[in-house]
Amino acid sequence: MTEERRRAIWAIYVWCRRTDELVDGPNASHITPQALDRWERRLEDLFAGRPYDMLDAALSDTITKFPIDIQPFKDMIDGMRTDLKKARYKNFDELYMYCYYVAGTVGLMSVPVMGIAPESKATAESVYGAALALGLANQLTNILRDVGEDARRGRIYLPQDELAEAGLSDEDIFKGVVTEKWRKFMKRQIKRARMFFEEAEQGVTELRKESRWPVWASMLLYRQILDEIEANDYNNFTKRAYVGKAKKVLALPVAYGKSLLLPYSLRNNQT
Ligand SMILES: CC(C)=CCC/C(C)=C/CC/C(C)=C/CC/C(C)=C/[C@@H]1[C@@H](COP(=O)(O)OP(=O)(O)O)[C@]1(C)CC/C=C(\C)CC/C=C(\C)CCC=C(C)C
Ligand SMILES: Nc1ncnc2c1ncn2[C@@H]1O[C@H](COP(=O)(O)OP(=O)(O)OP(=O)(O)O)[C@@H](O)[C@H]1O
Ligand SMILES: [Mn+2]
Repeated sequence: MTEERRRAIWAIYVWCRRTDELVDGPNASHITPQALDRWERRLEDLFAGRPYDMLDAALSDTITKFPIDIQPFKDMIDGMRTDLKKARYKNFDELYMYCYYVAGTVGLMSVPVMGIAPESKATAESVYGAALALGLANQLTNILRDVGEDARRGRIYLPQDELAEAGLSDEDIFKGVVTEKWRKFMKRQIKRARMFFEEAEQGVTELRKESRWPVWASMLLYRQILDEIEANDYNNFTKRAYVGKAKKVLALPVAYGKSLLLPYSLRNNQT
């Protein structure tokens, strides 16, 4: 990425990380909805050019350089409000909405900075749709990676109806034993997460050339967490699936190669 875009993504990342740490970090246990309301007012101030501290100021500077809307940031805070009070998800529709708020929003924040390639023939909404899909794919992967960790905090981010269909209950999750039922359930969840990664792929080719490599790299790295869960024989209760350094390094040239692909909308097999 260009220096200016890199700094912009860092500013967005820092704001997202601080937002996530509010409900996920060391002092998460005594975060109240009022604290999130205060955080939202700080967001409105920094968007109005009145940043609270240096890190907020970085985002204030970023929004003067790129056409970034405040809505995805407000939506992420809403996602954190949900996270404070909701510990079960009835079905995939409910889980989808949660993933939109905490992670799909990151995609929407990032596209104005990445920029859409001038030569792209894709519609803006199709590129934003792909960014949304990447955020969803990342969050679904994150959920599958952290089943044990989240259960120990009393949270289950898996669709209750699909667990019941697979003959599984919350108790099975708290017990944390890998059974055939669990493997079958996890295969279905991993398949769906991969579907969202595939949906995002076309959109990455429509971004500005200099923005594609980091997005491909990020996608390939995160997506490999799913392979690691399979390699761990679906034991995401006591083993944290992660991509080892060697595989991460190997993903970089592969991502670079993908960043040279012609934008999907310019391929002659397009109807
Ligand atoms: C190049 C690139 C990927 C730029 C985006 C970087 C960025 C702004 C990331 C912010 C991520 C973040 C901290 C979000 C806060 C909420 C949260 C924690 C989301 C979860 C991320 C991973 O967190 P972690 O693994 O640390 O989880 P724990 O806190 O440890 O539980 C998420 C899983 C989602 C992150 C979502 C993305 C990175 C989406 C990126 C999408 C794009 C850059 C869109 C690209 C455009 C197209 C057209 C595909
Ligand atoms: N491509 C990515 N996009 C967004 N977040 C990512 C990506 N890759 C890793 N992360 C997040 O960054 C954090 C560090 O990732 P990493 O895989 O290095 O963690 P780890 O489990 O400690 O593995 P390692 O031992 O390789 O450091 C994790 O919370 C992970 O979810
Ligand atoms: Mn987190």
